This record gives sequence, structure tokens and C-alpha cells, in this order.
Amino acid sequence: MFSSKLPAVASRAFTSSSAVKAKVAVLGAAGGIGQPLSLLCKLSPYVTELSCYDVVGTPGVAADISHVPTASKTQGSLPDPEAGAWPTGSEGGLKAALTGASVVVIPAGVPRKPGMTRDDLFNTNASIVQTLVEGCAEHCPDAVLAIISNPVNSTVPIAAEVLKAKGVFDPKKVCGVTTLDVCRANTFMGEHMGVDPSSLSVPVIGGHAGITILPLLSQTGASMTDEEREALTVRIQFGGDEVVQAKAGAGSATLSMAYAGYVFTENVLKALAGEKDIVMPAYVKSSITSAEYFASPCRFGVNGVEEVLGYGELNEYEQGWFDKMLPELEGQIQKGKDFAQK
Ligand SMILES: NC(=O)C1=CN([C@@H]2O[C@H](COP(=O)(O)OP(=O)(O)OC[C@H]3O[C@@H](n4cnc5c(N)ncnc54)[C@H](O)[C@@H]3O)[C@@H](O)[C@H]2O)C=CC1
Ligand SMILES: O=C([O-])CC(=O)C(=O)O
Repeated sequence: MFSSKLPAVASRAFTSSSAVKAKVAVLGAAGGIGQPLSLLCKLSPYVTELSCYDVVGTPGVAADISHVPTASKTQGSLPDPEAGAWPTGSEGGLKAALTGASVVVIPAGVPRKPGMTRDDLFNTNASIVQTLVEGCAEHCPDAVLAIISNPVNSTVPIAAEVLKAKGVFDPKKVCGVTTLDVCRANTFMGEHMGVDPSSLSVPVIGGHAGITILPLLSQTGASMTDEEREALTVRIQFGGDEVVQAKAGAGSATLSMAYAGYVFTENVLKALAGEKDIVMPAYVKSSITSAEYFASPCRFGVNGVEEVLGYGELNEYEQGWFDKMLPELEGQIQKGKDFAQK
């Protein structure tokens, strides 16, 4: 359904050089996702400047990452421009972190503990995303925003409303990152089919929480019993809970999410640099269903999301989940809009 296979990164270490200059800012860069994501961005030949921003720890994270021998420059800053920054003596603050960024990746905010839903994070993370996106509106209004902070189903509409209020909303440039759902779908289907998961690209549509995550397993052509289909579908929908429970109070997926965030970011950079046929899923403003924001394969280009693609045929089983999903997704979208508009 979508053509961007998820790439390996190991071969990237120690390579360098990219023709196009691209600054990537990671907001929340000292966190569980932010640190490995920043490291992977440092390895990417598509990143020429890496900006690590967080409320704590970023001078240290940036100093550490800056010793990795790739061609990009690394900068680390805290909210207070007068507080220490990396390199020592460089300008700190959100303005310095964002100015000139082509892509801003946002994994800032609190993660889940066992027993919580992603929506339980709303009260804390909604205002974090709102504040950071206000900064983006001011300092890098043309950047593509890749929002990781949960609940993605609501934080993306919040980001859009903030940008609209500032008069700089471009629907091509505001994305929720749902790549981890595809990573999980490929991994679990690879195990089921007995094939290398990196050869698969299972379409996953909808949103990024529980039953709003809908893998379209029928489009893989794999044979499975009704019980296998149900087990695989539910495992993909609740893959995040599997990690939250295994981490037993120490947070949620960080390493697999860092990989997924890197894949998303690098593909956006490739498209911004003019590479053709970059198609990958994203949770974006959409008119292909009644939900105002919806995750489906998108074609990326020099302006961001050039085209929101359809998702093909659903079988009866998938249609059942789809019908259950839409009201829940629409409610979470409205919750984000109401928060931002009040
Ligand atoms: N979209 C997805 O597929 C996934 C989303 N997530 C979400 O990503 C978020 C981050 O998760 P983790 O990295 O595990 O959490 P974490 O707690 O390890 O890191 C979050 C970081 O955000 C920073 N932060 C908090 N407020 C900030 C602000 N105003 N400005 C800048 N930085 C700020 C914290 O200081 C911390 O370093 C959570 O909301 C989590 O639910 C996690 C996994 C997958
Ligand atoms: O489950 C969580 O809270 C984190 C997340 O979004 C995921 O792993 O998909």
C-alpha cells in the first residue's frame, strides 16, 4: 500500500555528506525517546544541524552526541537563554533551538504508567505541546512538525489550532507520527508469516490509541484463521500497552519509538530535498473520512504532505473496527480543539 520500506540505520554510522542543508530540532531531547532519537538523527546524512531542546539536560546530551563523528553540527539549549547551552557560549532558549529548522520533532511530555490510557496524559501534555507549537509558529513557521507527544489523536489538533490562531497553519506541515504502529504491524506480521519484517509494509490507519489504530491485515494477502486475525489486530492496537506493562512503571516505548521517529524524520527530509515517491503513513488533516484528522498513507514532497492517499478496500472484519473507531477518534479530536480554542 505504501512504498517506503522502513530502513536499517547501522550502515549509516560513519557516513556523512548531504547536498541539502537541513536543521532538525528535537523538543524533549533529554527524554527516553529524545536521547536515542537525537543520536539517530546525528547518524543521518540528511541532517546537517541537530538542535536538542528540553527543560533539563540538553547541554549534556548535545555535548555527548556531538562527539559522534558525522558531518552535522549539534547544539543543545534550555528554555532560559541565559542558562548553559552547548557549545558553551552558544545562544540558548527556544528561539535559538527553532530558528532555521526544517523539521521539528516533538517527543516532549510525560509517558504512561500501567493502568493509564494515552488520554490520561492529556492534562499534562496538551499545554506542553501548545507552548512548544506557539514557539514554532513564531520562530520556524515553515517547518514540518512531527508530533510524538501523546495523546497524538488530540495533540495534533491542538497544534493545528495554535498555528491557525497565529495565522500560519499549513495542513501539509503538521503530522502526528504513527510510524511505530507500522513498525509493530510489520514485526508481528513478519513473525506470523515467517518472513523478514523489513520486507513488509502493512497499512495501519485511523489514529494512535487503542481501537483507533486499525491495521489492514487483509491487504498483506497473508492467510490466517479468525482467531489469529483477532489476536494480531488487537496486539498491534495495544502494542504500546505491552511495553508499558513490561516497563512496569518506568515509562513506555522509547527505543522502538526513537527508531520510528528517525524513520519518519529522515523520510520527510528526503522529500523536502526533492526525492520522489516518499510515501508513508501520518496522522494529518484529512478529508478521506468524516474525521478531521486521520492517519493514512501520505505522499510527501518538497512542501510536506503533498497528497493524503486512500487506504484501499476494507474487509467486513476491518469495517467493523472502522465503524467503532470513528466516533472515538472524532471525540479525541474535538477534545484537542476545545482545549486549544478556550
Ligand atoms: N507517537 C507515538 O507513537 C509514541 C508517543 N510517545 C509519547 O512520547 C512522549 C515522551 O515519551 P518519553 O520520551 O518516554 O518521556 P520522558 O519523560 O522520558 O521524556 C520526555 C521529555 O520531555 C521533556 N519535557 C517536558 N516538558 C517539556 C517542555 N515544556 N519543553 C521541552 N521538553 C519538555 C522532559 O524534560 C523529558 O526529558 C510521551 O507523551 C509518550 O506518551 C511514546 C511512544 C510512542
Ligand atoms: O503506549 C504508549 O503510551 C506510548 C505509545 O504511544 C506507543 O508505544 O505506541
